[in-house]
Amino acid sequence: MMKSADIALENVTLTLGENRFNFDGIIAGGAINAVTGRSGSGKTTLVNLIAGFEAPSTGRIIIGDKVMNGIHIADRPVTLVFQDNNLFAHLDIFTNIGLGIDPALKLSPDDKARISKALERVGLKGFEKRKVASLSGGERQRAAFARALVRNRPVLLLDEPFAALDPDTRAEMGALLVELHRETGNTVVMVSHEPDEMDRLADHRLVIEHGRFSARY
Ligand SMILES: Nc1ncnc2c1ncn2[C@@H]1O[C@H](COP(=O)(O)OP(=O)(O)OP(=O)(O)O)[C@@H](O)[C@H]1O
Repeated sequence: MMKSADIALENVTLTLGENRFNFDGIIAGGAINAVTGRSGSGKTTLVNLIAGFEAPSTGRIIIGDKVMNGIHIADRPVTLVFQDNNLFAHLDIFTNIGLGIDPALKLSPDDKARISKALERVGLKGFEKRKVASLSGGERQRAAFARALVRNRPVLLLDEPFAALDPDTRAEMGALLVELHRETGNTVVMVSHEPDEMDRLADHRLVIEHGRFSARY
């Protein structure tokens, strides 16, 4: 089991257009944290700051015991699953997941075995050569989870990952998320609009209002 990594946001500020953000607080390590708040409140911006797609104007972001400011996206201890699942549509599933291990696709036999195992794990055994474009929404989300699995980073960021899925698939993916979380003890930050889903999956809730944390429980 990997070490649980708290995510500390120390007076992190950022301005995007007319919107000012100021995040100050700790996201619990080794737990599933649901991030909620009205549309436009800053949920995706928070995820982008942690991932490194946005840089704070002031303040520090610390994951575990490492300051993330100035650290490139690829070198942060995070992996992401988004609603549109950021897979390359024209590439096959195996290649997409391989890119999660090494962007240059220099894969060892052990890496290849891990990819096959991850695919089996998410119910996509035999899908190696299928192009992403030919998969259903649920299958793509499974593939995105398989990639998160092989990357095995201490922090998993999910931005409304199940939004496009039907209720059954959604429930299945939620269960898979919890299973993977229990195995690895990773820190999960999940943006969700679904109160039932948060009750079922999350250990903590983090509410954002107007670019700030307004409640944590
Ligand atoms: N690059 C940008 N330039 C200007 N404004 C931006 C930029 N990125 C985000 N915003 C604005 O910042 C606010 C917060 O956006 P964000 O995507 O974080 O909200 P959200 O809580 O994730 O919303 P939703 O639930 O609708 O996805 C929004 O008003 C958005 O339009």
